Amino acid sequence: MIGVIGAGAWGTALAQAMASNGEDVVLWARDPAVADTINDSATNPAYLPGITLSPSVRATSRIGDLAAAEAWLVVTPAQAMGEVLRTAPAGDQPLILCCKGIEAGTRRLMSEVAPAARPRSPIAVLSGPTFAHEVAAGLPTAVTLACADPALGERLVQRIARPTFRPYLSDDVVGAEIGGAVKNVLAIACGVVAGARLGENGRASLIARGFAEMSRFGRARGARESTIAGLSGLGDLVLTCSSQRSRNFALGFGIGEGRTAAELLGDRRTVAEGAFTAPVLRAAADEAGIDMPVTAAVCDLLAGAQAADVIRTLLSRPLRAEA
Ligand SMILES: NC(=O)C1=CN([C@@H]2O[C@H](COP(=O)(O)OP(=O)(O)OC[C@H]3O[C@@H](n4cnc5c(N)ncnc54)[C@H](O)[C@@H]3O)[C@@H](O)[C@H]2O)C=CC1
Ligand SMILES: O=C(CO)COP(=O)(O)O
Repeated sequence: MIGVIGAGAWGTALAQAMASNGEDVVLWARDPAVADTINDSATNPAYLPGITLSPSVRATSRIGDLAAAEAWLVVTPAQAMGEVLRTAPAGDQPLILCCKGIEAGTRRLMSEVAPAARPRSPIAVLSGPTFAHEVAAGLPTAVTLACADPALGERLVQRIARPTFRPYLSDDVVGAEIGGAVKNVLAIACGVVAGARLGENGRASLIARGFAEMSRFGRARGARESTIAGLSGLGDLVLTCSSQRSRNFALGFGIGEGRTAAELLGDRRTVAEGAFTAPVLRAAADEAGIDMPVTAAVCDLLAGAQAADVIRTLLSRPLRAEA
């Protein structure tokens, strides 16, 4: 049995993917009403509408019910992960961390938050270009599964692979995490360009310059270039910077159209992780002397600056060498 912690879009989609071969899955929802709806109707209309869930997915709002699962996929919003893990039942199950973000305040990656909350559990990170509704629908998807322990990583890859869900093993945990966290911030920027009707050239340029930022930050934290250029970095960056399906891109799109971040975030039921990651990423980059102008621009927009002013500032920076 596999446990899934968090019954939002991604947790529900992963539960469905894991259950696609008849595997028993226990899916923890914070809200008892969400767990009841899943068990009563085999759907999660609040977070993953249009998908009928496998009968082997059982939802619960009692986190203690996860005790019997042999591994847990952790799929809460990044800012809530530490708090949720601290309430989970004792044990040493491996944790596969699927949330994408950096903890505000502490500036820790999820791979640093989880062991502090749950020291006996080994960890792995699952990240890549994975829109939840596509995974839930069984469309082909490849992800990075990063684990510092190669034997455990190999075991987990075998355990979670499904015919249309293909994990690639890596030992670069930090690299996998940085790609997933940073691309959410860059997707907001690309959404702004699209919302402000600034054209496809601008969006492609932002993806490339954003990738340069992701690479600089990754290098400073010890990530491998090949990880940043792989599924969890460039792969996810391209996905989320290209589609209104991305919540982060959609947030940026609204800002580009002239709405304020506060208004757009106030309306949200679902998480746009980039809004939480941007300020902490900027602070970490500033402290380390890493140039991240796109990230800084996203922070200014989230703080209420006018899109036109922020874009003008970005474009009027001194000309410089590309690499
Ligand atoms: N939706 C997607 O396509 C993908 C999402 N992710 C990542 O997975 C994580 C979860 O995202 P989604 O499932 O899409 O989010 P979502 O917005 O669909 O759902 C969030 C879930 O977290 C719960 N929640 C909110 N605050 C909480 C708290 N304080 N404690 C515990 N639970 C809380 C909500 O009740 C809801 O069930 C994020 O880090 C996201 O970046 C990663 C890959 C794909
Ligand atoms: O991480 C994702 C796809 O890989 C989902 O992106 P959004 O959170 O922007 O919807």
